[in-house]
Amino acid sequence: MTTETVIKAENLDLTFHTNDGDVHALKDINLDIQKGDFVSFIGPSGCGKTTFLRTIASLETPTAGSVCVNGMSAEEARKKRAYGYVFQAAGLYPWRTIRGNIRLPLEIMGFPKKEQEDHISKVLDLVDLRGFGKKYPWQLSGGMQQRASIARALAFDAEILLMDEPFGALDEIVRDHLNEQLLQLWDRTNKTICFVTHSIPEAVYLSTKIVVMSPRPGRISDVIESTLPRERPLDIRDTQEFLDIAHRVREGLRAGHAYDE
Ligand SMILES: Nc1ncnc2c1ncn2[C@@H]1O[C@H](COP(=O)(O)OP(=O)(O)OP(=O)(O)O)[C@@H](O)[C@H]1O
Repeated sequence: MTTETVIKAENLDLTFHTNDGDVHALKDINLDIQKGDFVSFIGPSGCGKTTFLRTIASLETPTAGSVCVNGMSAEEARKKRAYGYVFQAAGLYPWRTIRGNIRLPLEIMGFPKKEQEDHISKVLDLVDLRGFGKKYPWQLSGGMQQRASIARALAFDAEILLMDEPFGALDEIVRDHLNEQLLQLWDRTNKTICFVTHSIPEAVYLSTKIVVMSPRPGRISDVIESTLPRERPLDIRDTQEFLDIAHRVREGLRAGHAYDE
């Protein structure tokens, strides 16, 4: 099988200059992400997960080193709409219906009307929200709102999906369900997904590659290639293989903390 690198970070360093002094958020980040990978970033609060995602999306500028997306600079890739971004909060506009919210990026990008409606119907199907397009966000549960926000990020068919702790605020049962749905969606669309999480089981369940980060300054302490099969029923979490990977993630997180002391 041939692999194609879609995101490449080389010697990436990022320092924020603030009134209280410098914050060294990312140090020496080197990472290759292949097309179709599902990559989770896990690490303690403040280790730079969001900053790294925002750098891939060209919302932050590295102090040194580079990030390439689809062979372009992150900035060029942003202009070409190479990715959809899903935030921790669904961030839907309350005065727009679900269809209206998903239509917004398509309007901004100047898609013809007919195409807009076709895209909206397609992504509503993908996230299992057919029939809810005319509802307003407040008429949907938190999990459904988060699915609508994923649909909005998918609407213009970007190949890369950047997701910053999209299910962090949801209860465990809803989160399990959304994890299953997200895996199915990934399998059907073959998108490349970068996913930030604090949850070890979530990272292990979803990912083909788990990037463990450690804080001050944010570095990669381990990259784990998952050996789990692509098809993953929820009860795979009870298998020894799953527990072994989770153990390695935990060890990576511990090692990062020890460095701190
Ligand atoms: N715009 C900014 N200006 C100054 N410092 C910042 C800025 N954004 C982030 N930081 C700092 O950079 C470090 C990394 O932050 P970041 O939000 O990327 O971490 P994180 O791993 O995503 O944390 P969390 O898990 O809590 O979301 C933190 O120390 C944070 O305070």
